[in-house]
Amino acid sequence: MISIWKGLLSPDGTCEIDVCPFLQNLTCDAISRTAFGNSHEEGTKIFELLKKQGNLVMTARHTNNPLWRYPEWQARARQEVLQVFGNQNPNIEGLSQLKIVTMILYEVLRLYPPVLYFNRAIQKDLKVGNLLLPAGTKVSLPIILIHQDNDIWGDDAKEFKPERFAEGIAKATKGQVCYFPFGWGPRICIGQNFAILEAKIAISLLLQNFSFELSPNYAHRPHLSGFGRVSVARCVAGVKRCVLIERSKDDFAMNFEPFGGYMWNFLTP
Ligand code: HEM
Repeated sequence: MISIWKGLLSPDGTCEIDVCPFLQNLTCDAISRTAFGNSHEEGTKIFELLKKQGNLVMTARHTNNPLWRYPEWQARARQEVLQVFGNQNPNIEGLSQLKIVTMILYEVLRLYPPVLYFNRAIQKDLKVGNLLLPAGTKVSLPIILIHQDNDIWGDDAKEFKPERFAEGIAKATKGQVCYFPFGWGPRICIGQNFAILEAKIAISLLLQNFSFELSPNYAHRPHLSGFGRVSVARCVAGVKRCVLIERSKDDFAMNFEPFGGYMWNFLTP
């Protein structure tokens, strides 16, 4: 990717590109090689189909703009990367010393968790606080809503502020379970260290080779994907303190806050 980008530079050493497809290919390639021993190119068809499927369920738009602070954090991250690695390839010891890069990654995963929510089915009747969840109930944990909740993160919850994580996740969350981009408990993501390591390597290499600025043509419009319209409408309306529970085919909603209000269900439109 780096050599392709270098080939695209004009004589003044700059170029305008959409980095997104390249970065998507990079992550697909990393997992293809690691898990299956082949390149992304060979799996292109499958990845294209997955992308198409993702786009089909894409429904809503989201309009906060945290990117105005990127340049500042980009410079800080580059300084750190150059201090740790110089112009050498990243190595495993150095990667664990990258504090600024880690803070940025945590903040990106807070604002833009790739997994928006996950579901659980209650196996046995369960009491949580004042709430009785009968066996068979399905509940969803809306990672994205919890990650952007003003009551937890403050009025600047939607702003990009990696400094929140300056003293680690436990300090940023005040010990509460309110930051879980990789899930939680026994089924926590098995790929989380892989993903963080991969991102740190990619970011380090990119910062060693390029500097980035937003194109004047860029409009910040990240969208939620994988949500049905009804859920998105609820999300936009800010109905987060609502427990929506689906039992078999009957959907019903209850408005109460025993959980701190964070159960949220995915209802099909
Ligand atoms: C930024 C990247 C990633 C994020 C945000 C992420 C997030 C998650 C989340 C939230 C879950 C829990 C789902 C649930 O509890 O229902 C999960 C599970 C899982 N993830 Fe990841 N993941 C990432 C990367 C990866 C990678 C790179 C791999 C493989 C190398 C991977 C493999 C898995 C597997 C196998 C599970 C299921 C674990 C189980 O159910 O026991 N993930 N991931």
